[in-house]
Amino acid sequence: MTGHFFSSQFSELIAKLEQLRLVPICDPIVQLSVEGPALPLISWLSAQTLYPKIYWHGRDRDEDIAAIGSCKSFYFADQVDDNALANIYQQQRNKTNHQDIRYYGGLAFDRSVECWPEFGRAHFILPRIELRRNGNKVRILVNLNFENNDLEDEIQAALNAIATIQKPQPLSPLNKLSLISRSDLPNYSRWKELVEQVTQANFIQSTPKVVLSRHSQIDVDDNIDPWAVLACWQGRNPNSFQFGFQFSPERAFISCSPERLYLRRQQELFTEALAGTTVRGLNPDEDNILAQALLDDCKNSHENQLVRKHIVDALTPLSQYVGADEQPKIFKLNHIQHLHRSIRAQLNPGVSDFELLRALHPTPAVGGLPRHAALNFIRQREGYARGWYAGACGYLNHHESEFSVAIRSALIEPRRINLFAGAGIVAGSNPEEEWQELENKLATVLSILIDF
Ligand SMILES: C=C(O[C@H]1C=CC=C(C(=O)O)[C@@H]1O)C(=O)O
Ligand SMILES: [Mg+2]
Repeated sequence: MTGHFFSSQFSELIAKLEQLRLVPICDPIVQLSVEGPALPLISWLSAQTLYPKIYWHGRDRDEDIAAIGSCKSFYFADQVDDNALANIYQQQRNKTNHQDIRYYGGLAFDRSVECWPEFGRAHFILPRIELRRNGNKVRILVNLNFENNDLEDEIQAALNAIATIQKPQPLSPLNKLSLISRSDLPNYSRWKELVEQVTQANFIQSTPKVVLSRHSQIDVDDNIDPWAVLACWQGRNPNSFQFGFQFSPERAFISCSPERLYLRRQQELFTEALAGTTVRGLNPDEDNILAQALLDDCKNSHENQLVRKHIVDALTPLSQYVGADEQPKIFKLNHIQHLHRSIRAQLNPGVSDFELLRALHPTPAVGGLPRHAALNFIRQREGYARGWYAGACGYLNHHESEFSVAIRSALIEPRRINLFAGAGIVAGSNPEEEWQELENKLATVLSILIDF
């Protein structure tokens, strides 16, 4: 064990682990919890050596978590249907009555196509060790899985994980990287063709919206700590979800996404339509003029309205009540502002997270309408596999589950940064303006990473 930072917490945890040897264990999944020291969780996570590493900070929440290691993982490299996922999760949930247990992970944007190695089409983790901060209180949680594992082996595995814990270090300073090359897929001329195809009268009549996106592969002169990038990004857009998944040292997916897929508290559901974009002004007056122009703009209103309608329609059969803002509000980020409508629902008894994921993901804020036709277009023409970009990332828990839509995200690899941005193409979309919208969506993260 390194240093004395956690020493009293460690002794307490080790004592609790020892006690497990003495009492009969009733549940296959056991969670131990001790109070921990207040510390910056991203810095702590960056210093750790055990994978996977997971960070999650819900939007507008005074809670964040950092997790390392895995005591059970659900990884789907190949196609997996929603019913299978729902059954697996239901069985898993029945293995313990413990209310605090969370499975962190994500679903790829499109589970019918090949996805990034390690991330898979769906991947959820019951972490070995989780630091959960709520206000200024931190708890250290340790999970054990006795289902198919020998008692002694599992206790030893937990002790080994605890022994790897490193003290938090200050995050490495973010030196700006020098750009070696950048390639965009699709490039502008292909983008123009695609936007023209989608906006053709015949096509748009049956497929009123397709969210087209672009993968920008950026080669740089040095490696960069994804956790230092996420910490900085978080500072620029505090009113976002901030999260990261790193299953191996080679690859980390980080996101600072404004968009909630849903928050479920028991049977109460909170979701939203976030679509329609303009830039921020250079001063408050200009900013308000831009916001008003966004509210008044037909193309952007239509983009948002389609998302609202689809979500309300998708939730109606699952709910006793669905309510949505009639008028959009403005949601401001560092470089851009969006149209936003809140949507609430009271779910029918027994509606599960996987029914919600199936109903909501991908929403027409990242896929399109009708879903099937839009996804087909994207699959066949966009020219790259989105992986977890625009996927659903978050956590599952008995009482409360929350997912964000993984836009404004980056896949960080050695000397390479992969950035993603999409824009809703509807009647009235102009290829050049939509291309500029992609740039605007990348402005914050690019300004953190690259020295222009
Ligand atoms: C698909 C993305 O943004 C979506 C969310 C908000 C606004 C959007 C828009 O105005 O086009 C997009 O629907 C992205 O940032 O990659
Ligand atoms: Mg747009």
